[in-house]
Amino acid sequence: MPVKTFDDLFEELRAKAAARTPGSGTVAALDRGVHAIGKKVVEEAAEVWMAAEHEGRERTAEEISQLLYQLQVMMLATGLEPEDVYRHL
Ligand SMILES: N=c1c2ncn([C@@H]3O[C@H](COP(=O)(O)OP(=O)(O)OP(=O)(O)O)[C@@H](O)[C@H]3O)c2ncn1[C@@H]1O[C@H](COP(=O)(O)O)[C@@H](O)[C@H]1O
Repeated sequence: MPVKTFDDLFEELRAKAAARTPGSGTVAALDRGVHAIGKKVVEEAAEVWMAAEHEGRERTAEEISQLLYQLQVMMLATGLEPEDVYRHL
């Protein structure tokens, strides 16, 4: 199975948000709004930190993937495209 990249995931989430796909956690998160999404971003960031200190490489990779997901939800909630972010890298 090919790996999903950051851009692949963003396109998947954008499409689900536009279609308001039933059962999508992303649609539900967007409906909860920026405040709730922000809390998830902070929670996942803390889990990355804890995993990196105490839980090893694989758990750290998993937590980083969840943080990237939450950041993408925040991008969708605020109308940001990947290019808007990349131009600051
Ligand atoms: N990569 C992710 C992803 N990473 C994290 N999460 C969500 O982020 C939450 C946080 O993970 P935790 O393990 O901390 O969750 P938890 O504390 O057990 O659960 P919560 O009570 O916090 O929800 C999870 O509940 C997931 O809902 C993700 N949800 C979806 N995706 C991908 O996004 C795509 C679209 O998903 P849907 O919109 O749900 O169809 C799919 O390809 C998914 O693989």
